[in-house]
Amino acid sequence: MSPSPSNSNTNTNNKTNAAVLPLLPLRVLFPKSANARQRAILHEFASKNGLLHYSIGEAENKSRRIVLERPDEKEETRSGNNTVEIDEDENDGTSLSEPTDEYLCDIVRTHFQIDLKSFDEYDIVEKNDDEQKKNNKSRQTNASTSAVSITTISEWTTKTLHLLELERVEEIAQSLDALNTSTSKKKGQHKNALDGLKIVDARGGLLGQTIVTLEVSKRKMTEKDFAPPLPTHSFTPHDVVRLRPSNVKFEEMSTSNSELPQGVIYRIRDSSVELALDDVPEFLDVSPLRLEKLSNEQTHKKLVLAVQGLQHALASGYSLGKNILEIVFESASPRIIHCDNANAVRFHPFNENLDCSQKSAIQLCLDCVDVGIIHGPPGTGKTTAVVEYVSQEVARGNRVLVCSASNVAVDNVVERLSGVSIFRTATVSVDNKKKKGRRERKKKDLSVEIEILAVDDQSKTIVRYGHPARLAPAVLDASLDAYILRSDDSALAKECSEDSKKIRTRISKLDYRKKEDRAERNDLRRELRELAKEEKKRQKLAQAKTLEKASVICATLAGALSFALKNEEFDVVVVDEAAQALECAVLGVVMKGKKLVLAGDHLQLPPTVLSDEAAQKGLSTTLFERLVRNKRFGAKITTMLNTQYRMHEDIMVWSSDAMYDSKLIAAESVRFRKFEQFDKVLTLVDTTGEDDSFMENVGDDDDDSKSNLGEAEIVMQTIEKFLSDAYKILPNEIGVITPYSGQVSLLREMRAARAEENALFKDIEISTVDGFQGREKEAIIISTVRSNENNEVGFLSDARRMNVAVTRARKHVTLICNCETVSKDTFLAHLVQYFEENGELVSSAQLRL
Ligand SMILES: Nc1ncnc2c1ncn2[C@@H]1O[C@H](COP(=O)(O)OP(=O)(O)OP(=O)(O)O)[C@@H](O)[C@H]1O
Repeated sequence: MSPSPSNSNTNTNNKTNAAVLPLLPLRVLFPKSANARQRAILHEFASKNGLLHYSIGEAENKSRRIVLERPDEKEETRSGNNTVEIDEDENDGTSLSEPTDEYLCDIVRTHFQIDLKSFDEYDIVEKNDDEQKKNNKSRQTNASTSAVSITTISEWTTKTLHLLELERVEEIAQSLDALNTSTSKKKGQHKNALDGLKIVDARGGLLGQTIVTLEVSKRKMTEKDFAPPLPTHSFTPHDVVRLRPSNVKFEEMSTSNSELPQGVIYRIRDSSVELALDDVPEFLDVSPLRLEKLSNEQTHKKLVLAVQGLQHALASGYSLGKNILEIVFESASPRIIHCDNANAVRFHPFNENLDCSQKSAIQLCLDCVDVGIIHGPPGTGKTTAVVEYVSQEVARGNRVLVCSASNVAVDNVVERLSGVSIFRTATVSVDNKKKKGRRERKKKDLSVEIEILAVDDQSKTIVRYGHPARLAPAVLDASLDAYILRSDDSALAKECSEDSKKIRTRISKLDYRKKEDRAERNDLRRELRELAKEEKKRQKLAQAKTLEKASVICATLAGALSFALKNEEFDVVVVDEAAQALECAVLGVVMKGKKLVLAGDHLQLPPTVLSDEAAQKGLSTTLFERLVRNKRFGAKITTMLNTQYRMHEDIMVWSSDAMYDSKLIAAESVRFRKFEQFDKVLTLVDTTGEDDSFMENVGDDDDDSKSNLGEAEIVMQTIEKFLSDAYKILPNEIGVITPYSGQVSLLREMRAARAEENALFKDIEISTVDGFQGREKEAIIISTVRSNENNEVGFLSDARRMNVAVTRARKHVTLICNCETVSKDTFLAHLVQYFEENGELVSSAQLRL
């Protein structure tokens, strides 16, 4: 983005000149000579006051400057009108000198009419040049800049409740949008609704749930054997949905809405969707059916309650997690066990393959009394470290809550924990002499030299809490429902339920006109009430006993905030993938434990926030990032894992240099991991100079619906090449990633068409970057989509997004882009340059030959 020309309102150096500027919208370009500290403070000030803030220009040639913007209240657009450009020579006539803090305060006061009294209110240390350069390299979004902002808990609570409300309104708006779409409009399709479906299968077996499979109903009998692909949609597994007949409008069904089957998406394939429902729907044979996404009010309510609970907890005398909150809001410092040989590893690992950085990270987390952090760049074995850490805590007799934002991540931990010996068989203590006094010592003395494994004789249990449809089949056995079903109390509850059924049948046969029948009915009803009470009691008991016995409870963050876990207390709360979790959700579970351990990577994608305004104002800023970047103690409580086990060194080096201060190393086992068929691990396909109309990205500016037909064709050609006899790459080894959902839809349609000729195409996975986070493939093809005359790159320039896309690959990356367009962004220019220097350069024209 280039600075807009200044208008007449540029004379800001005169303090008396308080001309009232047009109120909305307003865009102020601050002096280029403002230093890093001043820019950071302005970012933070803007974030706190609801102003848009970003930087423009190049850091290298010192033309970088910060821009603060008051958007149009109605439109929320960056209209760029009323631009005020503060020229350098207005800074007391000394063009090259840094502006004074007072001068910048004046600019803020004059133009935004908000009183920024002094820059000293902000505890931000000026970065030196080197650090600044690195920062520019590993550039973050505005949210990252606001991550340094520390407020009081009451300010934070007020702000967060407001942001959660914005998010709720946006979620409802999107879901209503789907519900109100007329069934005939645009072939009945909408992102949040799928129409024209029919039930092709209904089966039981998921802990009492019914799994219903829906496909697009075929119109012509002549159509091929397989079902047509589902139209474009935004459904993902675990969404809460409602099913209803298509040809009845929503408004007309209002009387029976509550009876429409609601359930959870169990699985989604290209041409089918599976739902988990409590019961078999009545309209099993009706077609067409419509599936609608519902907003998840429950989660919102839980988050609001959690946020409100925090303030209360801090105000009260004692509450679990208070020590952690005080650190988060900076009224206390984190405590770490002091040990003479602090760097030595003082635990006996269950996993003998841990590398040095993993062991150090685990040791530090064991030593941290309040908060510990494991920073795990892609493929560095973050979850491996989490699993070992949890096992170590359990071995010390501690009870652990393990959470993550997503079900997949929780299941991953459960599966891996189940393989650790302590959870399978009884384990013997390492040092019996010291075992007895361990608890006593721990209370009094934080400088214990050697940690001791104090292991009970009983085997430890892991309980996975969550809706069965949201759990991976491999962990169903560990689910709370499965434990309950296996328990004696549950068997008794079932007997009660069966007896009740018999009694109801008997009641229905009684003739209430007969006196003796009436008397019997009254007796039977009394019995029914007793049975219902007993059934409930048994169910509750079964649940309580299961939870009580559990050494580790695993749940999503939303699950952990559920009523069922309300009274559960833990020694440690561990949050995996914490850099993708909403800060308020993490702080909610903090109140359940004495200690918090976070694992994640703030240099990969942040949590998804639907409301742009809420995201802009800080809802997508994570606690993980806030703590890692804390200048006072962030480094003390954080260990970064530095050895990656996923990708060839050539893929890793770009990410390491761009994002991780060149600190990553490739494990020997993966360092030279490549396809022998390729000369190079990296390929750059440059579309610059191709037919503009074919290669231009199309789609709205303000969303992710962009697509690029030309690039999509190149993706198909590349897949064809990989699958050919010359390369013989398996389809499930190939992943296609693109930042835009519009391009995903286009690519999926093209894949379906190609699959008719070559069935291998069916198994090629195509997804957005967000959809691929946490996953990996042998070969990754990236379609960047952006190609336009204005050289606009949009949200492609978020360093974290490209970091995730590239680091999904183990052996090969093909990057398809218009080098001219994307190179206008400094960060992407480095990426292109890296591929040029270290990979094979192919022009799209060459590829067609
Ligand atoms: N010390 C180790 N020695 C050998 N292999 C390891 C080691 N640690 C992790 N791995 C392997 O590296 C891979 C990635 O591990 P893990 O899933 O724990 O990483 P992660 O950091 O959580 O991954 P992601 O980047 O997807 O979040 C796994 O295949 C794991 O077995």
